[in-house]
Amino acid sequence: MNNLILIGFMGCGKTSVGFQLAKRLNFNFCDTDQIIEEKVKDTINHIFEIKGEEYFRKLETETIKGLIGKLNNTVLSVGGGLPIQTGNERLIRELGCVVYLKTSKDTIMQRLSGDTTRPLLAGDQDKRIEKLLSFRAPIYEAAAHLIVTTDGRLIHDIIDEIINRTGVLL
Ligand SMILES: Nc1ncnc2c1ncn2[C@@H]1O[C@H](COP(=O)(O)OP(=O)(O)OP(=O)(O)O)[C@@H](O)[C@H]1O
Ligand SMILES: O=C(O)C1=C[C@@H](O)[C@@H](O)[C@H](O)C1
Ligand SMILES: [Mg+2]
Repeated sequence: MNNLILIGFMGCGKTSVGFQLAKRLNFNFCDTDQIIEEKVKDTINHIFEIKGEEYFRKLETETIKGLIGKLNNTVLSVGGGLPIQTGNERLIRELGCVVYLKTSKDTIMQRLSGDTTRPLLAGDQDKRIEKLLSFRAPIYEAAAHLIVTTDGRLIHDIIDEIINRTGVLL
């Protein structure tokens, strides 16, 4: 098994870093949000709106369970809330080396300003990010084999650190 699993808060860069990291390593890339959208042929926003968060969390757990034993040479980026559900942190650690893209509230706010594709941040985005991030940050840290900070850093620099520290090319 040779997989990298990217976790972290919305806007930390899991999808953008993951896609480019996979290209650089000549690995496959997948993203649980994209797998779910393809599977149910709907957007995350619309799934939340019509079926609610609990239903979406079940889809996430089903998706991650379905990947066990099936991934190799893959960078997998997982939805921001997936590692928060009890039991999922064990499943992602089974899949590969878990990398937490640690990002401050201020950076997340800058990156997601004006973005309406994240249903959990609708309304007072600032307060929601603060509350969710302070609850989730210790869970991300505990789930991770490796923590890489992303504030003020270019994507290629983050990718270099992940490659150097995981020794994934060796
Ligand atoms: N290191 C970075 N420097 C500057 N901008 C970045 C960086 N990483 C990501 N971004 C930008 O931040 C935004 C959010 O990134 P991305 O969609 O990759 O986050 P995510 O972790 O996948 O979020 P989600 O959990 O909601 O899927 C994008 O516009 C992306 O281009
Ligand atoms: O942090 C979260 O709970 C979420 C993050 C996104 O990746 C999506 O999975 C969805 O918008 C929920
Ligand atoms: Mg993403």
